[in-house]
Amino acid sequence: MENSNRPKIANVYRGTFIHSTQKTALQILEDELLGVDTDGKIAFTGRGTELVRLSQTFGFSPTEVIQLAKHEFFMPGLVDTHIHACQYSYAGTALDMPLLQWLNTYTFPVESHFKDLQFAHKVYSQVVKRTLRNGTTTACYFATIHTDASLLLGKIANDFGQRAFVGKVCMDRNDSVKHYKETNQESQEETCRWNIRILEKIQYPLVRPVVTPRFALSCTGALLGQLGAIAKNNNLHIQSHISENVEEVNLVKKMFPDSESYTDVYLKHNLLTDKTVMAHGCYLSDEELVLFRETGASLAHCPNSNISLCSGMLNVRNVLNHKVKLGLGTDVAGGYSASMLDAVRRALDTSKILTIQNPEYKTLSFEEVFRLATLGGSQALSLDDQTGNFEVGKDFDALRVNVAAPGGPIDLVQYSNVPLTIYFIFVSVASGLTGDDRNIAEVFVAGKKVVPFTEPTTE
Ligand SMILES: Nc1nc2[nH]cnc2c(=O)[nH]1
Ligand SMILES: [Zn+2]
Repeated sequence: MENSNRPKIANVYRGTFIHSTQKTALQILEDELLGVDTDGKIAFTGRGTELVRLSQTFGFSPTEVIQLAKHEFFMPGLVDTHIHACQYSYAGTALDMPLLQWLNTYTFPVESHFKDLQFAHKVYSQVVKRTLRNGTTTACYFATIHTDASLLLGKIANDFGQRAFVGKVCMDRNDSVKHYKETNQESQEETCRWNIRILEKIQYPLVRPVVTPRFALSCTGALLGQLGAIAKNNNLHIQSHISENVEEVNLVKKMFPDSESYTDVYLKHNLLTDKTVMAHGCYLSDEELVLFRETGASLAHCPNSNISLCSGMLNVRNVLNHKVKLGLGTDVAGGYSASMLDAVRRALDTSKILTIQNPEYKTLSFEEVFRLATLGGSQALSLDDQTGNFEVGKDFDALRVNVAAPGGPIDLVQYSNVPLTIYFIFVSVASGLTGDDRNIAEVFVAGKKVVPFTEPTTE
């Protein structure tokens, strides 16, 4: 390779790497080398035994290689495809009502406070820091209807180094909380102002705007159409909610009598594209899943929220069989946990409950859910050319996991008759179920170490 074309290597890591590919739900690479260039991209991967050759080809010194300990491994960063940053302020409380009553009683009153930029700054700093510590390297956020507070969320995600989609919420229908809605014109104008301001911020390279109609019940058909046009004209991502709860689905039918289904409401308004991610989808019919597949739109499976609000259970196997792109989401605060490891566990639990109800239902494996939380999420957000696994050319978004973190939640038990490597792999994989943020020693986004935090941080 010519020196002039050679990427400049910033860091080389050696040890165990675990990730998913299109073909393999969980690939475990032992004694692997991975080089990250100065742009934060994966420049090469190879076997540990190829160290000398790779060091000559890529121009680094073998003595600079960072060696993982035997109880450590790298995995791709977790992708949260659906989280309400503003609702972090009451996460873990107020889960005693079904969706529509919950929105009116708790959610809209809380969200209306985000007009106050000081309050917004506090909550948004907390949620970005917490999710980063939990290993979320990419988050797809709902903010509130307030443009300036939503911009602040973009700035905070950028400052802490998290890859983020940020949506200023649009809603021109809401009779429950005074002042917590916009006129149709305000919603359109503010969405445009929001998109332009975020896109102008070239100093926010990791943050992108996402057009965010809250859900069909919060928007007039006119607003849905206008937002569809804004997304189309500017080639933007779109996020919303769909078919989460039976009462909601019935109301949508009543409110949009000309549409054949909930999915058709969004389709008719140009809101179903290959850059759309819709949360939930518990009650989608097979015909609707076909529309998702045909348009390239994706689903965010949010199992904690679906259970906590008694909304429903997504039949993930059916979604996968329809080849619809699928990621996992925490859906804070409908979901009480801001950890994607919790989303992994709840996705498995939901799948097992479906099997209990119907033994013919093929339970999801841990490996499949691991893929949904990483590569699947990046596909759902149409970011899989940039992140999601350890393929050369992608950004190095990664978690350095220490299975034996001192004071952590995992007690390592050594069985003498099991070879160490097999045992290690078992514990590594199992740590997805028993581990927590204490096991996440370091977090990298685009090659940069973002956890532990480097700057002194204010709460
Ligand atoms: N879970 C959830 N569903 C919604 N549908 C519309 N808004 C919301 C929300 O904030 N959370
Ligand atoms: Zn939601």
